[in-house]
Amino acid sequence: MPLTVSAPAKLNLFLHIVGRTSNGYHQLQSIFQLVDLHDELSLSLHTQNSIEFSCSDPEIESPDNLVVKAAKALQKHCQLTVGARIHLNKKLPMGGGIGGGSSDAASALLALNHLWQCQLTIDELADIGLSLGADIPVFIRGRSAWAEGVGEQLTPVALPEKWYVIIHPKVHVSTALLFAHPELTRDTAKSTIRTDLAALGHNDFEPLVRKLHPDIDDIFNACLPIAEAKLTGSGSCIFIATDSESAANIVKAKLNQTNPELTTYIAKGLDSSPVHNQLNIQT
Ligand SMILES: C[C@@](CO)(OP(=O)(O)O)[C@H](O)COP(=O)(O)OP(=O)(O)OC[C@H]1O[C@@H](n2ccc(N)nc2=O)[C@H](O)[C@@H]1O
Ligand SMILES: Nc1ncnc2c1ncn2[C@@H]1O[C@H](COP(=O)(O)OP(=O)(O)O)[C@@H](O)[C@H]1O
Repeated sequence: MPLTVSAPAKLNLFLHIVGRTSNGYHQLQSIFQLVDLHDELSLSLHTQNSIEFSCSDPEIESPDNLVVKAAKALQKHCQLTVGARIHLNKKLPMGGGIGGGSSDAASALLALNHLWQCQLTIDELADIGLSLGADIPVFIRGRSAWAEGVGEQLTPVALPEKWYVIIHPKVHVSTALLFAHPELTRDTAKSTIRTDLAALGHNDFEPLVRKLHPDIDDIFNACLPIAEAKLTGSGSCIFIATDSESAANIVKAKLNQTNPELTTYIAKGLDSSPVHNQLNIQT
């Protein structure tokens, strides 16, 4: 029987860019909110040391997939002679700033650490994850968290229970291009840890994303009379926070009434990642 684990999505409830590191990466402050939308990974042992990867979405069934990169990184780190067969059931929208690829990679690292009996600590897995992408450590640690640095300095925070309406504009936004853009605001004042920034903070990518992508700007404008909308990560997904599932359903219905073409999801905020429960990891 293969081992099956989830890979949850995240929202950046706010995202302030507060500076740059010497290697050009950006220093952020953000709150990562895990949510109950997820991909699914099935993994089993392979007696040869190859990583056999398949995916429900043929577009990302490639050796470049972050899942394959994560598996190979762990295999190399632990100098293993065994491999794995991994299937990814892709359900999360891609390139939307909800961290699906990063979460898939994190769940692969956590599950393979278990399957291959590597016995690496969460800190060691988070370091391997960070070498593959700035968004991976939060999914390794598996807690909604206040984030600093490039997103790897994480402090778990308790957040009020929320349901989110997530809108996925079918627009591809390049994270690397936005981070490199001359008009990006990079000097937002640093704050001490404050969970009220979940509501009061802003996303420094938002003005630029709206300027560069008029279709996304149109969606923000369509949300205006309904509720406050925010961008997650570098986009393109937009979300609206509500206090109950029924309130989320009402917002979703209103949005779809004004624009039936919109792809919308409802997601509940999570304190901790389902993959940690599935693998019985205590943090
Ligand atoms: C913006 C955020 C917020 O959570 O999320 P997404 O919108 O991607 O989900 C992340 O910081 C994205 O993290 P991630 O998607 O893992 O980015 P990476 O693969 O590490 O980096 C992609 C590119 O973005 C730039 N980059 C990334 C992170 C960072 N703190 N500063 C940067 O300047 C670098 O040029 C890098 O080459
Ligand atoms: N397992 C994966 N799932 C999704 N995308 C992946 C994966 N591995 C690599 N990618 C590539 O990374 C890009 C962005 O991935 P994703 O994590 O969905 O976006 P974001 O970082 O904006 O949340 C995709 O367009 C795809 O080319």
